[in-house]
Amino acid sequence: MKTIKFNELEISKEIERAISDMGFEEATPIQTKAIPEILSGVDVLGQAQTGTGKTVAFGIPVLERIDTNDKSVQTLILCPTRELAIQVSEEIKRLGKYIPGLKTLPVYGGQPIQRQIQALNKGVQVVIGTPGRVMDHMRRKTLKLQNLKMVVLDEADEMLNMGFREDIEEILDVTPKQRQTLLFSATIPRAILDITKKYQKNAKTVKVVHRELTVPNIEQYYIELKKKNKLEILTRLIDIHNPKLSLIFCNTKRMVDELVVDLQGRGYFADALHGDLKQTQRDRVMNSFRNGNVDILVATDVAARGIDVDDVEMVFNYDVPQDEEYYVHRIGRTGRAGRTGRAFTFVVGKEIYKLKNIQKYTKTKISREQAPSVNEVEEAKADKILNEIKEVINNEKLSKEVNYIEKLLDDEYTSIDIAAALLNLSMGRVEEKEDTSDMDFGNTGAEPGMVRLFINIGKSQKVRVRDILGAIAGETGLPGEVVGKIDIYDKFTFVEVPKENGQKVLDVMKNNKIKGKKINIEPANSK
Ligand SMILES: Nc1ncnc2c1ncn2[C@@H]1O[C@H](COP(=O)(O)OP(=O)(O)OP(=O)(O)O)[C@@H](O)[C@H]1O
Ligand SMILES: [Mg+2]
Repeated sequence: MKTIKFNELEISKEIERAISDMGFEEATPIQTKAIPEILSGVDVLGQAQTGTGKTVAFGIPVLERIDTNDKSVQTLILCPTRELAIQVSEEIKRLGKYIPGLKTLPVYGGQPIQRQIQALNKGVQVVIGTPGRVMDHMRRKTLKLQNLKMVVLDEADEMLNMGFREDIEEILDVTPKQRQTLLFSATIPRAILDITKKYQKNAKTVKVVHRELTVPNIEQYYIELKKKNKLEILTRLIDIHNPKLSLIFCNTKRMVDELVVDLQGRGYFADALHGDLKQTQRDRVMNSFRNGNVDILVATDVAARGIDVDDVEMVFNYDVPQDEEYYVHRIGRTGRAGRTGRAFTFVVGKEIYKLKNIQKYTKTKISREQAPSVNEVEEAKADKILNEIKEVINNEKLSKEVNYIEKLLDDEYTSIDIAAALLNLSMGRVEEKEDTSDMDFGNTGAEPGMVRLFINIGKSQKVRVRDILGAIAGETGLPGEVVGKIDIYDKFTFVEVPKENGQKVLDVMKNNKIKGKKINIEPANSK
């Protein structure tokens, strides 16, 4: 489809300037089609693939219609999850940053309501919220919607799936009849058409049509495996592909928690996102993931919709999603805004039938892949080092090193022998470096001044907490209370010790035998 430049659209100078700050030049197809329609005032049902800029497609016209002299709420944007409400609110803020007097506010559960009420009282024109919290404000009369000009339902189908139908209808019922109503999603199931009929006026469907529901720049694979091998295969894939960020979806909160513990136990930098966590914890995890402090996010479907994090290079379906639509949204967390991505789905036994249904629904090919072997992991590691070697050869002065090597050559070794031995050493050293690094352990979530040392204990081993702490105290000579605390999360995962004692404790714990059981200790950021 032919796209256009933003300056060919009828948009204000302030927004144009913000868009150029955001680095966008061409409008995406959904933006090219939807923006003029929405600006003309009609109701729109918008569908386009994941990561193709639907937020800006409704964000620009929303802002164009705000009268900043009027301090009442003029647009309400509803999103299914808290994280998405925050993200959409940020994007709207970026778009509106040069509009004087514009006030926007995200409202969602888990955040102190009083703070939101204060902000609302000061006058806000665009509210971005989850249905539950918006209802709450409506009942308290802290959110008044009688001057509303526009309502946007982002991920409308998901809000229906989540049982928000009644809330949404109640909200729409109190808004002025002449409002403009917009619905957006990458998937539009039949149930949406009811809402459309009831709450939109002659809705114009704006679709960017493709045969496939998923974007072509995501390579899609599935691997058939036994359930008990999932963790091992997952870590091999991560080691081989070495993604900047990856997102792993499980079907239950429990599985998410278990997998995070297992990954952390193996020294990966993983954290969990699901609905049972406190909001402060959810915010902390999302922020760590966005800034790369946590590079593996393990989540339930709360993270499947709309979430936009730049460097997500891989998505794993640790469990096959229950629903075909979820597959589309889950894998759509990668390959956004034209980037490339990879998606792997783990398939156990009869789940292969579910996968066939997903393929039929998405009209894409999901290629079968063999589970990678240990050899492949090693090869990937060697490749990485060989590439680094090439870089060094091309970019560094090596005359000193050449002198040393020549000495060995005189001793009748060939240069191939020497290179192979060096590779062997450096592959070994990679492991060593990964195991100890320096004292910067990364510290997901450790208290200030503390470091976390992860403990790998086989499931069948029965090691008691106080045995571990006692043994550490005995071996290091540190008083018991100074050693720190051990955290149990399903099973033992880590001890948290004061930073200054970290190295000492680590040295003792490595290969230490506690009550005859060998316990493996790994620092948190090894990978
Ligand atoms: N015109 C553009 N040019 C380049 N990047 C863009 C453009 N418009 C939006 N983006 C960026 O593309 C990314 C994806 O946009 P967005 O989150 O709106 O996708 P979406 O279509 O809503 O996807 P999903 O269905 O997953 O919610 C964002 O990082 C956004 O900033
Ligand atoms: Mg979106």
